[in-house]
Amino acid sequence: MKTSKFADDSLTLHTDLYQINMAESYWADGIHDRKAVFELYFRKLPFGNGYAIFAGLERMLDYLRDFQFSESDIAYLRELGYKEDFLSYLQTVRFTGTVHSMVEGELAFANEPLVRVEAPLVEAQLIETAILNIVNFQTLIATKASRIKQVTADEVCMEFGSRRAQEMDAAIWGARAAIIGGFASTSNVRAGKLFGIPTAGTHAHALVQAYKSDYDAFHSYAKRHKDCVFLVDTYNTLKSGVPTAIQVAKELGDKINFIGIRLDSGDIAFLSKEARKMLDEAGFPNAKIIVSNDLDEYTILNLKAQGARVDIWGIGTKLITAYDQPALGAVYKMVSIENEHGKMEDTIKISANAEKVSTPGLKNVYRIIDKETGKSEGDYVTMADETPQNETRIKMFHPVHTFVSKFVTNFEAKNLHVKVIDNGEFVYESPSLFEMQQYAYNNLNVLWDEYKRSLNPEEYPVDLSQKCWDNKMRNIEEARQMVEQLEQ
Ligand SMILES: Nc1ncnc2c1ncn2[C@@H]1O[C@H](COP(=O)(O)OP(=O)(O)OP(=O)(O)O)[C@@H](O)[C@H]1O
Ligand SMILES: O=P(O)(O)OC[C@H]1O[C@H](OP(=O)(O)OP(=O)(O)O)[C@H](O)[C@@H]1O
Ligand SMILES: O=C(O)c1cccnc1
Repeated sequence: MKTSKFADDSLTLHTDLYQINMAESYWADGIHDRKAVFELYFRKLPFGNGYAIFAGLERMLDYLRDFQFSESDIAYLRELGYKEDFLSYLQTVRFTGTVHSMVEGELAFANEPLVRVEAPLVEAQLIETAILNIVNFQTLIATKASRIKQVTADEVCMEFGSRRAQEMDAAIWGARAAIIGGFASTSNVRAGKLFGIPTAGTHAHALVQAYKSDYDAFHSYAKRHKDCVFLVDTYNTLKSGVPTAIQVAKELGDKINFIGIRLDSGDIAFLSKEARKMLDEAGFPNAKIIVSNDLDEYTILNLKAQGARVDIWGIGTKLITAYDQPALGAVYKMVSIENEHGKMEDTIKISANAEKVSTPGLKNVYRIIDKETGKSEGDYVTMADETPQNETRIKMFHPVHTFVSKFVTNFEAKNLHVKVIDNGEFVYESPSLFEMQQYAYNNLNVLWDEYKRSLNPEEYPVDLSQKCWDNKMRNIEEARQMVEQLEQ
């Protein structure tokens, strides 16, 4: 088989150059093996949505399992000028840390740890770029897909985005994320092969153009394909496309499974209503109307308000490119590091913007679910040694506006982190993508509706425990004193 000029034998160099440069400093100073804790989180929900759907764990684990500089990686680093002693060391590096993570399909919110990495400093540092890359993209697309699903409700959504995705990797990993967010299928055949997800599709205008008539194209398609969806808008939707689809379906009867038609241009509300009438009158009340053409949650909501008669939505560009917000800004910050005496010390990143000040220390995050309503009261970030699941009453307060607080009783505290790697041992088995989808769906039932509306949702509380808050204040004060001493 022909090999691609761009095939690579490792993903380990999928990192920013500065990570390798920092790794070299750590190694040269002998601090590379100090234990460090990093957390991955975002500060703002994407699309103005009320929640995000966490995705990307399975690929992250795959990447970490294979984390090892290949010979060609080392040869390339040699070309860049790195010295032999450091290169020999890099050849020995593997991922040996412990990772806790949300599982895919978990609801995630701003300023809570999605992933927590405890590892020798050099390892935790080198993996930053790749794991942010994976989680940022897949979480973004799963969230966009979920937003779209919120408006399409029980109607089926098909993912059609490959041709418009930001290159090939984005097409397939985006297709995967779309399934987690609630989509039923992808048009990308490689995504189907790699992830075992359903592939589905219709046909393009080219087919009709090639046969020069709707009639010949539909007949020809039906010769080789039992399941038929005919694209009806190449010449004239209501005068040619729909009547011809009906004619061919009648002529072929049981020889085909006439699933329906696809509309891809014009006034979708009007055309879908007219097409529905024509299909019903012709005796095809079960024929589906599939639509596509630059759709997203806004156009779909609007089309529904106009009474569009659509059974299946085909969605490409605006989903796969996260058109209205092309990046999720998750960051990866150090929260604790071992000192020269072998003791863990918390670290903080100060910012003039209160919301950007990191929350130091090894932490957990819990979802506090009211036992009576079954609904979530908010997420609760604690220090790792706290056990809210054993408490009967907790105080939750806003991490910035601390005067906003509440006491909660009669709750279940669900730990949102699962240990996925234990000292280099991979201990987590990913469920299937449809299990992840179902998990996301079940999680959404725990949210009050006001957090789920696509426009101006209420802000879901992500609160700190008292201990976490006190620790943060202590760290801020220490940082302040350190700067003051420097100023003197
Ligand atoms: N009834 C409708 N209300 C609101 N938006 C609609 C309606 N019908 C279609 N749209 C959306 O309008 C957008 C633009 O459609 P437009 O009419 O420009 O393209 P088109 O008819 O597909 O033309 P072309 O033949 O060039 O593809 C698309 O995003 C489409 O989904
Ligand atoms: O509109 P999107 O949400 O991005 O969905 C994918 C689009 O890709 C196809 O169009 P294209 O014009 O590329 O090819 P076609 O000839 O099959 O219509 C398809 O008809 C959809 O309109
Ligand atoms: O199968 C389809 O109808 C399809 C696939 C990709 C893009 N647009 C449509």
